[in-house]
Amino acid sequence: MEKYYESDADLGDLAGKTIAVIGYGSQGRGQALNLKDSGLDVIIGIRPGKSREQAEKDGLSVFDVSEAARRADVIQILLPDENQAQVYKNEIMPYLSENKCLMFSHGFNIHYGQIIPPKDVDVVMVAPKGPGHMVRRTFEEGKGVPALIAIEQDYTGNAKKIALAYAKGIGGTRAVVLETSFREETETDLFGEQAVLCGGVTSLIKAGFETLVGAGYAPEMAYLEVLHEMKLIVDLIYEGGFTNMRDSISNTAQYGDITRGPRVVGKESYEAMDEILCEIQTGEFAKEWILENMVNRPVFNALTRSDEEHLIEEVGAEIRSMMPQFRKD
Ligand SMILES: NC(=O)C1=CN([C@@H]2O[C@H](COP(=O)(O)OP(=O)(O)OC[C@H]3O[C@@H](n4cnc5c(N)ncnc54)[C@H](O)[C@@H]3O)[C@@H](O)[C@H]2O)C=CC1
Ligand SMILES: CC(=O)[C@](C)(O)C(=O)O
Ligand SMILES: [Mg+2]
Ligand SMILES: [Mg+2]
Repeated sequence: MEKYYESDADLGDLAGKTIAVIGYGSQGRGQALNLKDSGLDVIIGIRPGKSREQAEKDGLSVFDVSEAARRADVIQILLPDENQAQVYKNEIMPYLSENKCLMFSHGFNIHYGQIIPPKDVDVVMVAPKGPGHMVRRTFEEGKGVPALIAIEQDYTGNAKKIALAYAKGIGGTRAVVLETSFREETETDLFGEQAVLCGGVTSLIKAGFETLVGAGYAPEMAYLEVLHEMKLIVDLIYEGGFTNMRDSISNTAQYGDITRGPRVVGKESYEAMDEILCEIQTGEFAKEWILENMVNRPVFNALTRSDEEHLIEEVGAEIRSMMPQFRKD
């Protein structure tokens, strides 16, 4: 697999080009501020609202989406996936003239055919493999979040250079940049966030918490055990894999880890993962998410509200308020 680092990318490939970051949320703010700090010409395309106010407060040049798209040579769409197709159609496509570059940080709308760009532009992806807030925080620490690049269309012959220069501008080449395809990024990202990183982890934590509390243990004990300490364990895995973590925990914990872990995440979980991946690959998940947004997200709202009201959130807020490191005074 091709790997790229700082020396493989040239910010000069974006010299004289205006980059419009459309959207100023988790990824938009992180990427735009990093690009600005990298000396690149970045503007923001955003509707009125809190994000726009934040972008103005951050000292960036802010425009309505259509004006930003008109001015830009590179248009990075960092809107919510579910909003991209409509904003693209009404406010970006009319200004997507020949030789411009359309960019994404997730392949959903291209891969599932919600956005079909004209043939005379470049279509690329630069996708940080991490939350937008961490894209900014690591950049400010002099480090970077790994990123993926993908080239869907290379009309100008410079698409990869532009993608690599952009990846460098947001700090990705400080870590590593790997090349993939829109399909592979889309399917692996959706699977990862659903089955492991977000869905899997929150469900595992909730199950552990409910088991302990249901058996009569104090919710505070359960919270510290299955949620608060999770970061400390995962940090060790992040730094050096399972081995590094196991070198740090007790032998008792390690024996429990390797013998009981597979009983918790066993055959049923593997079957569920296969089913979830299949729903992603067949487009079933994409269709469900698109339809959910067309009827104002009843399932999304109900399940989000239910978790917000979960005891673990109440207990967690109380415990975090007891710890100086979380106090914002
Ligand atoms: N959140 C993350 O850490 C990651 C996100 N991505 C991808 O990055 C893209 C952006 O995601 P996030 O940054 O999470 O989005 P977000 O929800 O944090 O921010 C979206 C931004 O778009 C603005 N916006 C929403 N609707 C708009 C409209 N109709 N017109 C103009 N502005 C509008 C919002 O005000 C906000 O500033 C998505 O494709 C996502 O899949 C990729 C990797 C990680
Ligand atoms: C942060 C990230 O990589 C996710 C989970 O894929 C996302 O926010 O879409
Ligand atoms: Mg992701
Ligand atoms: Mg994602």
